[in-house]
Amino acid sequence: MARSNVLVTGGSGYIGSHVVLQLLLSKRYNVAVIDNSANSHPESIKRVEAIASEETGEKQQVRLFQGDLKKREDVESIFTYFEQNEDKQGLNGVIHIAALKAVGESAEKPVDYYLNNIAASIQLLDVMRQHNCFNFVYSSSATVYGEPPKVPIPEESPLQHESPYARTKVFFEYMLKDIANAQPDKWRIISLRYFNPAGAHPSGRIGEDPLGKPNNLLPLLAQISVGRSYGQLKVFGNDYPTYDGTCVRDYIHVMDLAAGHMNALDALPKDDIFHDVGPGKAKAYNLGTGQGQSVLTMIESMRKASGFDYQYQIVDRRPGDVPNLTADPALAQKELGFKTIRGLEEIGAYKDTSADTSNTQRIQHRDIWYKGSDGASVVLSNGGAQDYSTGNVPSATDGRTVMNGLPTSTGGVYGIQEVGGGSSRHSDSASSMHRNNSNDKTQTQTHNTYAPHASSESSTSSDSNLSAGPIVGIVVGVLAFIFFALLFFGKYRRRVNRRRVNAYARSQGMARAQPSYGDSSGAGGGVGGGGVMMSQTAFNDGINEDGATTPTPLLSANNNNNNATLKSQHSRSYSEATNSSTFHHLHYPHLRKESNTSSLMPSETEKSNSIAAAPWFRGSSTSASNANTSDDSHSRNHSEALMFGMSRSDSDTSRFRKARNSFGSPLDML
Ligand SMILES: O=c1ccn([C@@H]2O[C@H](COP(=O)(O)OP(=O)(O)O[C@H]3O[C@H](CO)[C@@H](O)[C@H](O)[C@H]3O)[C@@H](O)[C@H]2O)c(=O)[nH]1
Repeated sequence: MARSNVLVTGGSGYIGSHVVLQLLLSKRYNVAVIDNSANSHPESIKRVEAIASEETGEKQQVRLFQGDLKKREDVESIFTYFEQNEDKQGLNGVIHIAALKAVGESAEKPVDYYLNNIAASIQLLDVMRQHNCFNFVYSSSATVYGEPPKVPIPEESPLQHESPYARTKVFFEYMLKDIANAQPDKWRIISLRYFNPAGAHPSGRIGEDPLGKPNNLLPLLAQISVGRSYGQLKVFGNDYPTYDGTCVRDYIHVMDLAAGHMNALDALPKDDIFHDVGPGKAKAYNLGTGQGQSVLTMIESMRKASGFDYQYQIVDRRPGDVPNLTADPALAQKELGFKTIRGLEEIGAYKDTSADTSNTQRIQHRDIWYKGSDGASVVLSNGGAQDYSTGNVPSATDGRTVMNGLPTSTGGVYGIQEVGGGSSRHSDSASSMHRNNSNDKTQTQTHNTYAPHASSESSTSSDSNLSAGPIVGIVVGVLAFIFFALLFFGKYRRRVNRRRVNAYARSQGMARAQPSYGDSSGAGGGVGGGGVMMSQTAFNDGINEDGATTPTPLLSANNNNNNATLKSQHSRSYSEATNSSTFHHLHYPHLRKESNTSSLMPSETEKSNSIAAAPWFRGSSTSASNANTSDDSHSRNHSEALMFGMSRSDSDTSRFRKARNSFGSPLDML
């Protein structure tokens, strides 16, 4: 049977990218993604394709649609595409992950939240029914439980909503029930209530690295451990009724969470799971481990993983926090076959003992470098910049420890961009979803646009000092000597310091913690965030070392001999594709300094070029090369903006409280 066609909204985001990866790995789905890149980056899809290709031994591609769920025509075009192309069977199902997700921000921008999380989502359902697609997996959240009366929390726990964000999740779950009840023979809907997603794919090539100071605990700990300073770590309250007084959460590895989506897709066709709901087929499941961990436990866990000696301060409770959110995952285990197989160790850190021996060669071969602001030549590499002048490229035995953050749901409803994916179709596996027929009417929706703000923060250092002696005369000569000696020494110290920091950051699989790169408005600075930008350009330019065009960035029939083959044929593309954690480079505030918001987002011209080049996707080899051209411009303009699951401000919870109070409890009316 043919593969099922599945659309993943927000598929480039933190959770979305891991879900897409799982779908590809199963080799049972043709995966389309709609994302607008506001909270994510299309680069993640390329990396997902690379990982999936390597792991399956077959080329795996995603059809990545640049679009905004708030624009009906964007959504329609994907459904239409699958009806008119590929196997013409249309889309079989949707995994809806895209949403805004920050509790604090939701109180400040409730319209945005309702527009994105509710209005756009309803519109998506409307387009689905118009196109006879009735299989739906929804990204919900443990936030729907508010402060639960019972822990571990079963699904029948009362739904409560303490913020506009929580309300969007609760409301939409109710809406899904109504919709399913109205057409019980058509819709099949599963809501997945995520607990606290954490960790990343073990390669470190995809993961979460929020923009600016993370609000969530784990990305904050990860970033602190590699030298990003956000002031003292604060533990919000130690007087909760928990085992050590700090809040307890159920941290679930994002790979396990992603696998839960596969379980849900597989369960959708099964009538028996819906036997106790109805008449419509809409049901919610917890995705958590069932194990609660306190804030202090997580700090200790990350201390062990990173070796970083966290200093923290106990401060007042954070408004809105509840003592304990731990899932009862029994229902998902029983009915979906869901299980978690990764624990705290995998969440906290990943020691990449398989750091492959071709690493050094690959990087040398790639030969992408630029001048740092201090004149040093730098080559980008796995997990850090290298001083190329020394030839000091990463050792093959360098274990990469990839620190990863977490948070919850979503990729970002605000947009996506770029275009990708080929058109290979396979017919070797079963389709788990079936289409229904219907002819419902559609409606149109207007919308706003939104662009994330680049944070701006600089860091400077000055280590050199000059001292003048009290004597004149011949002392002038001595002073001159001292001057130059100190100048040299200062520069040397800066370089040594930088290498030390870089070495540490590299060992964490994180970005270089190097203030000097982005400081320069020269080659190292600018929109590209320095070397990252140049490297992106290099490996996306489709030109190989011999000057020949490289039409397809990835391939990998055999992991064992890929390197040799690819180095000669696709070296740059492959280097990029296998270069772990380069995205981490892009999150250091100084790398954004030279950028502005518009540089983070595709220009209208770029968008239209992209669409014109290959209407929404790369469907053929001809259009692929065209699309590559436009993709490059996107990559260049976005490469410094890899905002995997960028979290928004959770601050100002008092305002959120106020909003909650004034808003009342709309669900009471339901
Ligand atoms: O600097 C910090 C940050 C967090 N915490 C604590 O760490 C715990 C976890 O906080 P965080 O990582 O922010 O996650 P949650 O508050 O549990 O919220 C996440 O998980 C929820 C589902 O469980 C989702 O609804 C939210 O959107 C998502 O942000 C809480 O007790 C916080 O008070 C600190 O002590 N210090």
